[in-house]
Amino acid sequence: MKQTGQIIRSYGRRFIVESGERTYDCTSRGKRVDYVCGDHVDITVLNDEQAVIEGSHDRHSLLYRQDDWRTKLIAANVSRIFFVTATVPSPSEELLNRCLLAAEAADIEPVIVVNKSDLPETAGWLDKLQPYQQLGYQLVTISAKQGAEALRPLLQGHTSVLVGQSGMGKSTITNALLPEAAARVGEISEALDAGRHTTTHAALYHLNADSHLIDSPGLQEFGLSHIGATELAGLFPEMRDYLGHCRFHNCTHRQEPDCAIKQAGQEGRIRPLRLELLQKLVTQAINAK
Ligand SMILES: Nc1nc2c(ncn2[C@@H]2O[C@H](COP(=O)(O)OP(=O)(O)OP(=O)(O)O)[C@@H](O)[C@H]2O)c(=O)[nH]1
Ligand SMILES: [Zn+2]
Repeated sequence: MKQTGQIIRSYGRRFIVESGERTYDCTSRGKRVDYVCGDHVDITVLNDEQAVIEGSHDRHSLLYRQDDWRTKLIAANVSRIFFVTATVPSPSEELLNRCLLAAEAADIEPVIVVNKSDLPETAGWLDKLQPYQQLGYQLVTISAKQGAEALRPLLQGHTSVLVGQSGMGKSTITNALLPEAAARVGEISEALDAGRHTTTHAALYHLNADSHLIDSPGLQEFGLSHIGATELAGLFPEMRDYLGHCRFHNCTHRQEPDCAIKQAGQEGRIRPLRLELLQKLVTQAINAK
């Protein structure tokens, strides 16, 4: 029997697909495994518990990371990315920047979540993040241990994904937001993880009829090899006004004379940290060719 459904868990080559009131344990037809949580798929139902994924529907969006060796899909069909950060464990500002760039490239609105606001070190981290608010990115401060209600209005009407380093509190946020019925699903998947506390697979939960949340495994790196050298500068909101104003139309914003972006950097209109990241990524993208 053929049906459509949505992937709500992905465990490497195994997927849980929700179709109507039921969920099915699925493998994919052939060798194809490039499916991800959030994908809408066609399935052939084998019995009450099992089905085979035949193919996926066009995605509205796809968030993924890519290094020189492989592509890692994070979530499909999301309209918001919540980058979860906290002062413990030690946060990486570069990872935040890379995630913001990936969000811009995928045309998905990012929101920065500063979790663990109960920890005294949070004030210093918030100071460091202020420039990102000035760039126009939304920032919300919460203590998920006490609750995550401040996120609810931002989640309403969206399919959202939580990304961030391991231990920043993504799962704690998910549990704080879930209605009781959905939280029980979380317990089942925890049992599948054989008691491990860290999230090993992405999981989609329904907050209400119009709002859905994907919790994803913690990441330490965010490869951006999928973004071409010429596309990079346009992903930095503060650089967009200068595009097309360099002396050379194919300026890489590194060594060239009369570079409008470097000029803006010298005049303090672009932060050194962001300009250096652009230059590093452009160099990597050119060398990878
Ligand atoms: N102090 C404090 N600790 C928190 C808060 N939120 C979460 N934690 C703790 O941070 C640790 C990691 O939380 P998780 O929710 O498992 O983090 P995660 O981001 O899902 O981690 P991974 O699954 O490894 O990606 C746990 O010990 C939580 O209890 C908070 O608001 N304040
Ligand atoms: Zn330039």
